[in-house]
Amino acid sequence: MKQTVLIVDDEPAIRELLDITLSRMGLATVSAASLGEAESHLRNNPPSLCLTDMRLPDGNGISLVQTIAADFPQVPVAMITAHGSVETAITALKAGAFDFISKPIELERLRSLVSTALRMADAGDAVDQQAIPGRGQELIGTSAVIATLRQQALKLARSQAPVHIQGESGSGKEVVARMIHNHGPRATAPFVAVNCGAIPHELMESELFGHVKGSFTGATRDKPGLFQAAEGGTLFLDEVADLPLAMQVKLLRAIQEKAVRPVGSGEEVATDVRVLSATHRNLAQEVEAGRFRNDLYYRINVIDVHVPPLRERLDDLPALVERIIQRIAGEGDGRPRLQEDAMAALHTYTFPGNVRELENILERAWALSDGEHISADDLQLNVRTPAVRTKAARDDSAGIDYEAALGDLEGYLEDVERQIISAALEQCRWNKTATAKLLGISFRSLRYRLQKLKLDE
Ligand SMILES: Nc1ncnc2c1ncn2[C@@H]1O[C@H](COP(=O)(O)OP(=O)(O)OP(=O)(O)O)[C@@H](O)[C@H]1O
Repeated sequence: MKQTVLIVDDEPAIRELLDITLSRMGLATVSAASLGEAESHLRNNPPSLCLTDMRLPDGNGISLVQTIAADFPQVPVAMITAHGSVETAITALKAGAFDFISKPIELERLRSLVSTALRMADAGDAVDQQAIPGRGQELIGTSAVIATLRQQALKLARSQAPVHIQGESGSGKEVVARMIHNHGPRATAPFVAVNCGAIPHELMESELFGHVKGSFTGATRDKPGLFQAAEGGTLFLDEVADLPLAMQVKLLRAIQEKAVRPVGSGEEVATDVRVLSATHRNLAQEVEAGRFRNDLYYRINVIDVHVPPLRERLDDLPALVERIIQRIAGEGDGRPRLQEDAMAALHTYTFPGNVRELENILERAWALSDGEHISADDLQLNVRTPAVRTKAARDDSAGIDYEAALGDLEGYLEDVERQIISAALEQCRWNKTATAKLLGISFRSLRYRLQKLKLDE
């Protein structure tokens, strides 16, 4: 049987355009010119997809989106917005629309939106998405917050809205992003993750948008960027707050226009990519401080998700420990067990590096253990916590060696810097992202210092 699309618009010309395009795609259509008519169609014969205009004679499209989200959650709904009205698009996405399309309607974009929506409806029709046992189990944890986060991610998987994920380093932001991708209609297309803080500024534009042969020294052939690599799928911009302002403008344009211009090319290339982003910072504060563009903030932060730090959900420890040990020790019989004192010790630890740190602690403990049991000693948690370290450092300040600094202040300061960075690295089990956070510097700055101090070998 043909899938049906409900078209809600009071302009006959738009209804006709949509009807012709969708019929050519082999779909059946029904039209409604008002909210009332749309609601009665929905109740009598729920469609596979609904496309609605914003302004209708008896109300606005947002209320239709809300009704569908509440009463017909299996029906994806997309909003048709006036040209350039980003505000409406964002309101619609927040209200539960899975996507939007602006007027004048580009047929290519309409077709891609409809195909994505129908893939989603297919998956939803077959079974109740959230009832499948094991769904979302890649996000390990038994705490209430993780259960809520899992539900939220499964729900967001059914939308095309940009999602911003905030959380401390190593807390699982990328795991959440992958889950949103894996459970949505883009699951069979690529998931491309990029750490915005790790790309040198001068290469950033070409990395993201690609370049054409001869556009700069070394560009010996055309190279597609990460947007193109993620075509049809998801681009995950990790540490998005580290993007320089000039790149933020270009990213905003790419998201808004759904097109990118490779470096050195005169032409834009259309892209169909869902953008997810993350940062360990508070993005609103970055906007206030003038380091992040307000317009980009609204565009990527349509829906925000917070991943709490591990120390606020220690209930997750047993499940995480089990999964991590299973991974590092393999499936065989030789899997070590965590002794009670070790589990108790983990419950008192603050995990500045979150789940990634837990993985590193367990990997090291496994190597140190007798292979059968992991004891509290094997965990080596007795490294001082940041609070203690700061205080100790303060006490030591009385002991600054003035004499040693004479004649070589730079060398002396480098020694101090080397000691502090080495201690922080050790505390974070050599995780550079966590170390940078602990020291309150950017990942780039840490990398620069490691090179300068020859600590990166
Ligand atoms: N809830 C979880 N279940 C299973 N594994 C997890 C979970 N949270 C984090 N991890 C694991 O911890 C490590 C760090 O997670 P992830 O990369 O998602 O963190 P992040 O917040 O994106 O970190 P960063 O900000 O440093 O990029 C990964 O190996 C990931 O698989």
